[in-house]
Amino acid sequence: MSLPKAQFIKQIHPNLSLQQINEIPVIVLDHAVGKAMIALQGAHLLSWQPHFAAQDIFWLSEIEPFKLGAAIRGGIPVCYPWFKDNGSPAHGYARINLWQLSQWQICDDQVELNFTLYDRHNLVEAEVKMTFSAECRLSFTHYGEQEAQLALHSYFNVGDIAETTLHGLPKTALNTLNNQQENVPSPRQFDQETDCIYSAENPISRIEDKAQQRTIEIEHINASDIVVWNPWHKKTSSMSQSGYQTMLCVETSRIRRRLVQGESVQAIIRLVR
Ligand SMILES: O=P(O)(O)OC[C@H]1O[C@H](O)[C@H](O)[C@@H](O)[C@@H]1O
Repeated sequence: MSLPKAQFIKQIHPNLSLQQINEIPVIVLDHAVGKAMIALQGAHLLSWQPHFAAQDIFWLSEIEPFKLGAAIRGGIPVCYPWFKDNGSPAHGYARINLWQLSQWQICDDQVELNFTLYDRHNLVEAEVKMTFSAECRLSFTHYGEQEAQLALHSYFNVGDIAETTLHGLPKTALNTLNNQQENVPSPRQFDQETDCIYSAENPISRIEDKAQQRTIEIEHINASDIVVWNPWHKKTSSMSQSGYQTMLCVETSRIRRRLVQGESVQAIIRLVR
């Protein structure tokens, strides 16, 4: 997967720069631990490639137009303060609003970047802390007054969805395509459109990617739900007809148990081989 071309704007630190992809400002990390790109719209991690990895951990649509105010297809969109059409715009406004890089800390073996979303009173509404080392930790904190939903809507890069197996999920899930609680196989493979909400009772999911000979592990901390999504042939904005073949969304979520003020949720993402 080749990353979109970015235009250099400003150096923040020898390992950190501000760049621009079409209309979207992005923070670019180039460090011994690996390379990452984060859009300030949405505090949206677009790409993370640890130094030892042959491929990016995340899938990013090769036809993404990078327009301000439009959700970006790939990486980790932060869906907040609601999921899906529980409000408008779909999946909340956090993913289409500009966040601020409020703090950074760069050491030899770890980089920490903090992004903050402010409300119309200039009060902090949410914070995303990203830590890059051999693994990537994304920690979300909800500071708003109202209860909120969240999905860290991670698009993982797989060599071939037909040769991908997802391990660690329960054997029942809410199939949102027909709104039925169903028995589903676990481990699970994919050969059609899939949109399921699982209970996050087991905090570890593993994506076994046979084509790229690697396994991605996702640790879901303080999640209530895990969403698994692949649109298959269903027409999806900013996704090519073949896009579904190399991605799988496994989303660390708080849908059925809402977040209260001050609560945090984490996704820890690592390659296990
Ligand atoms: O197209 P988006 O608004 O980015 O949503 C993409 C997908 O997100 C989640 O995975 C939902 O479960 C799906 O129903 C939805 O289609």
